[in-house]
Amino acid sequence: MNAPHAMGALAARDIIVSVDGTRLLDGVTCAAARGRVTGLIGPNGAGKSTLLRSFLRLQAVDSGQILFGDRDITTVPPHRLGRDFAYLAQGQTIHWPLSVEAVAALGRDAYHTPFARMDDEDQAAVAHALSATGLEALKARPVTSLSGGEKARALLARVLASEAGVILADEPVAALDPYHQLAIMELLHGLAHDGGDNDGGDNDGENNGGRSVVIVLHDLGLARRFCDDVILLHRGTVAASGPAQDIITPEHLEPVYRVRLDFAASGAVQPVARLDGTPDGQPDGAP
Ligand SMILES: Nc1ncnc2c1ncn2[C@@H]1O[C@H](COP(=O)(O)OP(=O)(O)OP(=O)(O)O)[C@@H](O)[C@H]1O
Repeated sequence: MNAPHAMGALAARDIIVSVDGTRLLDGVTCAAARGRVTGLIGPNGAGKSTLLRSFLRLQAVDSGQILFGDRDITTVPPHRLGRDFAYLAQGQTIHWPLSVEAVAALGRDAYHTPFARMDDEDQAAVAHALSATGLEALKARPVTSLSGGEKARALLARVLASEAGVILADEPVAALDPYHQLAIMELLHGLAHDGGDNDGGDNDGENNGGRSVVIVLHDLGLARRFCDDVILLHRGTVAASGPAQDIITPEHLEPVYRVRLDFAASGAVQPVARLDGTPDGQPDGAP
């Protein structure tokens, strides 16, 4: 396992997570720095969502430590976590016919007592989130009437409206068309690099002005293009971590994903053949 190249705003130290006797994370040490986009990559079942949920204290950790700045995350009061962390869960959905604007406004909940009216700052944050996700024209529509990609952007608007210093997004572009994939990745990249200090700054990590953005991605081309750092998970362990250009290479990725990859000059990374002896696109055992 590589040592984390930079301990930053958010870090895991040797964490072990087991559920019902199955070890999901087995001694994971990694970090996500402020002002950088950290891509969390790895095959299905590698433990990416489990790690994200561990960062958020949504997943119980058997041993090891999650650090937020220099504090053990278990010592950070829940109301601080609510403000400082924004989480976009994988495949999240909303079953109530709330308007798109109301969904974005949920991102402001951590700033208020229940049922309090939104103030000017809240309204501005919601308006900005709707504009950044291209949803202004749809803001009055019930989310239940939106397409899958529009719904995914509405959920992302909630995350943006929160103005949290740490954004953890689990496959935020999985349902999006190519235009919106690029738009959202550019937006998340911008939040990391120019995102400002919105978290009060009393207990966070390196204060270099941006947010910590951690994104679970299956598109290795997007990871190559938009991530500053990458954590490659494999079977609950860190197979490699470091600057994206050092990790998104055939040497690191092909054995873990079990595919031959084509690295195009455009930045695209495409699987071209499986490495288990079966030609790409043919069923197992085909001649
Ligand atoms: N409650 C549970 N009991 C047993 N195994 C579990 C439980 N929850 C998750 N797992 C297993 O833990 C492993 C890691 O799951 P996780 O969702 O973190 O993977 P992932 O890397 O996010 O995968 P994907 O890319 O498919 O979303 C998987 O094999 C999953 O089946």
